[in-house]
Amino acid sequence: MFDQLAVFTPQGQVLYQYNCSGKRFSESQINSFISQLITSPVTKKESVANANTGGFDLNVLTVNDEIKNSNSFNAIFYLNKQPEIYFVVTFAERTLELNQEAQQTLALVLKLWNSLHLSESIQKNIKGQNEKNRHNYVDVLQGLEEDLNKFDQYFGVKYEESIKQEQVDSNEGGTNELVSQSGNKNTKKKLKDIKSKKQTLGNVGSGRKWGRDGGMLDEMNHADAAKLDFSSSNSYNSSQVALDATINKDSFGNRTEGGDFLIKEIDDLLSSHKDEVISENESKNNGYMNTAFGFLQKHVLGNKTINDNDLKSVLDKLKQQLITKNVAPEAADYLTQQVSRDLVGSKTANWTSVEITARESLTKALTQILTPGVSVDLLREIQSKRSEVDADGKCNPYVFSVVGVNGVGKSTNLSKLAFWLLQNNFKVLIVACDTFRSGAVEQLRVHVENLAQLMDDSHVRGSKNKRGKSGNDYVELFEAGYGGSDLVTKIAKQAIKYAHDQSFDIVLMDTAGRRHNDPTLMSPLKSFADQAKPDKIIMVGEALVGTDSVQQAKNFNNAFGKGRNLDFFIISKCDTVGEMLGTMVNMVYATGIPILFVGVGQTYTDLRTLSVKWAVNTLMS
Ligand SMILES: Nc1nc2c(ncn2[C@@H]2O[C@H](COP(=O)(O)OP(=O)(O)OP(=O)(O)O)[C@@H](O)[C@H]2O)c(=O)[nH]1
Repeated sequence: MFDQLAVFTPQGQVLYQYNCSGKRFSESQINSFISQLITSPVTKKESVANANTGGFDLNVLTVNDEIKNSNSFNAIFYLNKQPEIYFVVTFAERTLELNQEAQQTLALVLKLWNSLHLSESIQKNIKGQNEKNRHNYVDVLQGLEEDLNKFDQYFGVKYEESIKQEQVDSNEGGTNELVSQSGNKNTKKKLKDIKSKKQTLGNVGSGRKWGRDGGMLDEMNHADAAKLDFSSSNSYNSSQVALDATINKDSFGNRTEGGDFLIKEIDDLLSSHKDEVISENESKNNGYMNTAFGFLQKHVLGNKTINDNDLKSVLDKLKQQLITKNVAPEAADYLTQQVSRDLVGSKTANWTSVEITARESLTKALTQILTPGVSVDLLREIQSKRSEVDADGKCNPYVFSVVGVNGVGKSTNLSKLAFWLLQNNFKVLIVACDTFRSGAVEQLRVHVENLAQLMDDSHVRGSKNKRGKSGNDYVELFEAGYGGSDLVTKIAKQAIKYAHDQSFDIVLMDTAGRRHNDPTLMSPLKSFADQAKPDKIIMVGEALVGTDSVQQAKNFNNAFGKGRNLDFFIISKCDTVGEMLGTMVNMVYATGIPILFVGVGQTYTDLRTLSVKWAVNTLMS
């Protein structure tokens, strides 16, 4: 495992720091680095550019024990030229493994840093283009705290995932043994180090805040992180899962009078601008000041019929605002056109009424895009299918399959979905159709054991039910080991027949993660859908920074051939990034596929539906 990651200026101001080994990246180390590299013109550095460096031109340097109290260390670094910023990963030994890890880490850091446009914002601060503070002084990090926090959280999550992926990759080369049996020793040690650090320091996914001098100020607590992280099959054997910690029923949802269990809407806890979220009533009572649409008052006169000209600058502003929230220009155009259609020709009594009309119109347009409430329709559809009895006097199960790229949270969110369906009194068969990744079946078995215990606390973990399968009467695992794509369709068909014969209401099929831009991996999806004929295909996508999610959504949507599309998205990890809403709007706008749920953490109850009111407030704040 590498030791430290630090991002700093040539003057030694630390902009960001991440610490793997528990040691502090001391000022003297930074000074050694600066002194050796910047002030010593003869320093020999080696340039590296390969598949791990993600197109960035990185350099390797061994920093010698020049300054008192500073040990020698190895560093891989990248110099951003404008503004000058050093991105440095240090590690103790020059081994092949550590070199590779440091290169990949640095490439990840640079990708995330760039996607948040942090260098550009720092440059603006340096040039004095951003707002000055009350002392008329511009700090290079002014106004960037939120983006740096986002960077910190995202880096933590991605780094941990990359280590897990490495473990999976190292197993894939071998047989389909359990991860615990065949794992690469070093990778396992890294995971162990990280896990033990989770106990002492929170976890890698949780963010640490660093002071300018590199000292740790605070830890951002993601108390529930890693609760459902069963990607290491060891978790099954140890069974140390504190089950109570895997659910929080109060926050999950409510039962209606009709008996349906409905998942709660995403609330403003996830909004980084909670304080600015105000109700419509408040806006009516308090006038337009400080409201999300407050900027409209500068541009449109009250008590007149609004025409196109009145609105031009308002709509430009509205579009700009949407784009700053990561909404793609086409989607922003669409939304502003909807607002314009409702406002042009309307007569306003005062500013507030303009604002309310605009808010209502944006709400209407976003309701059309985000279609909240699809989960209620889904429950009706399942109930309707289950009421149709066939010639054998049995009902066909309602079949879901879950697809997505590697590591986005397919198994985790499939299990959350199962928990919701179990709350609605459906009997659920979970099918292990990821026949490629070692440990995938075992990971799913842990979820089934947990769900079985949550439904019946007398369930003994690891015991077989009356049909000799993992699980109990409520939830069961259908598995048939590992193999090629022929096996996947075979398992899917057998599972559906088994569910029909054994009167399961629901079949939930987990599939292997695949890269959306790799045709060889994507093509089996078509025959899978043709043969298994799932009622609903759900893509789990991460609330990523940037536009890759939109491309992922388009590629998955086109993978099932003519006449078959994705049915829903579940957007996972919304708790790890602040401004994910723009990405969601873009995914739905680009494909027309609605979002069923959003994942907001790692417990079985960390699932929410979208709220249009929340969406409007978040986009306009
Ligand atoms: N914070 C957070 N983590 C999540 C969420 N959903 C999933 N995860 C975590 O993401 C990681 C990957 O989840 P998995 O469910 O194993 O992902 P997967 O897509 O099935 O992975 P592969 O089968 O390898 O493709 C795990 O550590 C999960 O706990 C979420 O909504 N929030």
